[in-house]
Amino acid sequence: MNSIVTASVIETPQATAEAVVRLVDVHRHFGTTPALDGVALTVHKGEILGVIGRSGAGKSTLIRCLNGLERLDRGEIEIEGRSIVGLDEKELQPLRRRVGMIFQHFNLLASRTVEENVALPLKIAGVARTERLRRAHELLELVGLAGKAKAYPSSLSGGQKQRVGIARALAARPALLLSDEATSALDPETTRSILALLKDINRKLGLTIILITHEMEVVRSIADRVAVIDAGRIVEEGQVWSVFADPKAPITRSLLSGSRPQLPEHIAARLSPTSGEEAILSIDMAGLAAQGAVFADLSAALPQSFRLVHGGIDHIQNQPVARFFIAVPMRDPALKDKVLQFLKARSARVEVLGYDTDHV
Ligand SMILES: Nc1ncnc2c1ncn2[C@@H]1O[C@H](COP(=O)(O)OP(=O)(O)OP(=O)(O)O)[C@@H](O)[C@H]1O
Repeated sequence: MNSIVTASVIETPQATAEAVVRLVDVHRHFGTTPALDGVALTVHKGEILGVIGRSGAGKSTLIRCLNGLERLDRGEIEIEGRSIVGLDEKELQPLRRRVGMIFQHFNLLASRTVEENVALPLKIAGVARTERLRRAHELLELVGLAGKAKAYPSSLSGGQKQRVGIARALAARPALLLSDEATSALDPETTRSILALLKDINRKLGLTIILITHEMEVVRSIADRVAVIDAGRIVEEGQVWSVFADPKAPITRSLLSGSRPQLPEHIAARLSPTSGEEAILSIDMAGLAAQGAVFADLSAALPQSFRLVHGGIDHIQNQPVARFFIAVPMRDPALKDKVLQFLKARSARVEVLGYDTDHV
């Protein structure tokens, strides 16, 4: 298969930054179930890594390993260059202060006010009351909840509760924020506002974030890089735009199906694998090739016209990523080969999906 994203269009600022998290050959099995099966991952300072997978893929086990809550069968995990493998509870305490965590169900204490919830990690760390309340107010300002310091969690909306969760996770100035399905319980609009807040904090504080999710839209909106996990293995990894443009693993394609144009079902249903009036082609392009002029050029280069069936151009991490479906008439079978040749020469990935037997 030709690759449509071989030319690196954008630089990765993280490439030279220090590693905040490093996993090497991490294994954790439960009986015969490989929850993590040789996971290797590096997350650099200031980077947002999305880890995506279906239910049971190993995401929670990964989070528990990063927190030191789960022992490894084999492998190495380093946070800020220090191994966390084999540490006892006492030795893990300073590590846990370097790792903030936000949860799907917020995990706030109902009997404590917002400011007390935010200050709690500092209380546990032995920080004096005046200092921890000062820090709590600073963080509530950062997350847009300055007026809610004395409120109780029960009086807050889901989005506000998650903002408190974020403020609490930042209280001890962690190097890493782990987000475990932090927006899964929120409506789409609130999800967008929480993701925008996380991105804002990432930029302002240079905070490294690992986002665990089962939703590609979450990854797409704020992650720099994505790692796809399936049956305990990282099956695909790369910059978000390049994985969206050219997903390789079947699981990645499946997870992306709601986020990329798909051939309309009524057309897919009537495709013949061998013959028909029109060949239906899928075309994936990224970067310069995806900017639109390619179809005008293709038209000009052909003796007969083709039909645009479906598709569009998206922009991910400021990169154009295009996916189109076209119908090429089969009266002259050489036409299809010309189209394939033309598009492949422009770094597009083209597949003949089948032949439309019933186009009117
Ligand atoms: N404590 C445990 N005992 C036995 N099996 C476990 C345990 N924890 C996880 N597993 C198994 O390991 C695999 C990975 O589970 P994990 O919870 O990490 O997946 P996940 O991707 O977080 O799923 P979900 O999105 O549903 O939370 C699953 O098959 C699960 O049943």
